Amino acid sequence: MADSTLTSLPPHHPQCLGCGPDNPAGLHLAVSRDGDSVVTDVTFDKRHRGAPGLAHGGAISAACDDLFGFVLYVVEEMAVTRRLTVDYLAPVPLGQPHRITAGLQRRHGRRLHLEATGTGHDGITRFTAEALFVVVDHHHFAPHGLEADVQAMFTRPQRRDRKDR
Ligand SMILES: CCCCCCCCCCCCCC(=O)SCCNC(=O)CCNC(=O)[C@H](O)C(C)(C)COP(=O)(O)OP(=O)(O)OC[C@H]1O[C@@H](n2cnc3c(N)ncnc32)[C@H](O)[C@@H]1OP(=O)(O)O
Repeated sequence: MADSTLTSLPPHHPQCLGCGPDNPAGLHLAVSRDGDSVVTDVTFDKRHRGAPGLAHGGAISAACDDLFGFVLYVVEEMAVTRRLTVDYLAPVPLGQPHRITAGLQRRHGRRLHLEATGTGHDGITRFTAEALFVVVDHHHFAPHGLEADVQAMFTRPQRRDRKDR
């Protein structure tokens, strides 16, 4: 991603399915902040195949869900997906970069309503997504993960240059 106005954001954690650099089965999303929006350029490959030559809908959904998880750096609160809806507007070919942009559409109490759009470098929007995230605190994660990993998610900087990782 070459855009000079973008600020790189750190992955949720190294093994995250969407953005973790150490997850061999992951999408390895590199995400940046652009004002109140977050963006990633994803290129689905043969590991994400659905129909021949095309990305699996679940992989597309995972990319959107994880990118929504980066809007939390903008909101500066922890939240989890309660509902996720994807509109698959056109087949997504493997090997072609698509830029997904996501942001907060509105907030009511603990409910965050989020929206995303996925557009190929050819200018064709091939999918959009909407999600309801619900704000939670660290007690949501504490019974399931290592205490240190959970704490790290809550204490890491909201912004960080990729070169600092
Ligand atoms: C700080 C920055 C950190 C960045 C790092 C991020 C790391 C994260 C990684 C991200 C990775 C990617 C992301 C992932 O993969 S997240 C992983 C996948 N998601 C989950 O595992 C979540 C599982 N679900 C739950 O744990 C609970 O259901 C939650 C916690 C979500 C809510 O259970 P809880 O018992 O607490 O709350 P509630 O049921 O009383 O409801 C709460 C509010 O929501 C309203 N409501 C409920 N349903 C609906 C509905 N259908 N339409 C409209 N509204 C609805 C409801 O009226 C209420 O509103 P209000 O009365 O309060 O106004």
